[in-house]
Amino acid sequence: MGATMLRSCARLIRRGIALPGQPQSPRPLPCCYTTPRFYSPEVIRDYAMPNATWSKNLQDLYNRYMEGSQSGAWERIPSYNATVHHIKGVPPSRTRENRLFTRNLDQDGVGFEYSMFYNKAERRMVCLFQPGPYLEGPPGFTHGGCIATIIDSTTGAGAVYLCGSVMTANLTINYKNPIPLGHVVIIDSKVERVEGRKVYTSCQIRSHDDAVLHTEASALFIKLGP
Ligand SMILES: CCCCCCCCCCCC(=O)SCCNC(=O)CCNC(=O)[C@H](O)C(C)(C)COP(=O)(O)OP(=O)(O)OC[C@H]1O[C@@H](n2cnc3c(N)ncnc32)[C@H](O)[C@@H]1OP(=O)(O)O
Repeated sequence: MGATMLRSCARLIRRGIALPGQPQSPRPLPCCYTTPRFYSPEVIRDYAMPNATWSKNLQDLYNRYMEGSQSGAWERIPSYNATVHHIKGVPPSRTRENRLFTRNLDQDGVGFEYSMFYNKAERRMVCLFQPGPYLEGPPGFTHGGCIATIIDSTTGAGAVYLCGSVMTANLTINYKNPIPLGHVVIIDSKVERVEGRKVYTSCQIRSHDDAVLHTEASALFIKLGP
């Protein structure tokens, strides 16, 4: 067993996760359940910023969209680990134990690593996504449920930015080519039309170099009352 593998196993054991053939050890409560200061405003972190686990491809794409944001075409969307932090006026204490599904791991790079950019004129929300090793489905590839999650989050954020609060009513996905873990893909979503309370969106996932079409999807969101 290599040193890297040993370190990974030790980390899993420390986190209370059983290895194959080992009994599950009791896992301590995460600090978010016990440490109120985690939620105080001064430690709320924007997870959509680059970190050491970002590959060069992800960093390059991020830089390109940041350049686009200087011209005003694109707006970088901050991302926090609790939905409540996105909503002004809701006291965090009401939902202290809740975490956004896509930001629920304490370790960078192992789960959903992503950053979103919004283009208001084109009604587009783009997500630069690097799936980590804990998102495995088929060996070495991203789980289809994780792909559905990041599509829902991207198209949903686009609908929210255009229309305010929405809920997903329907999500239809065609998986065309698997997404290797660690590979950077671009989730490009668009609000196609709005009919009354219904917000129709479309979405494609392509490889970072545009060479591979991984996924196509459409989603219907329903606008909620105030
Ligand atoms: C910034 C980042 C922050 C962070 C933001 C991150 C974004 C995250 C996005 C994640 C979003 C989620 O995961 S949401 C979680 C998953 N979704 C859910 O749990 C939703 C469960 N379903 C519901 O709560 C409800 O069914 C609703 C809200 C969707 C709709 O109920 P309602 O409000 O009573 O509306 P209702 O009258 O039934 O329907 C309104 C109209 O929509 C049509 N309609 C309703 N459902 C459907 C449907 N599945 N397919 C076709 N059409 C439908 C109806 O025919 C009607 O048309 P007409 O008669 O008017 O023509």
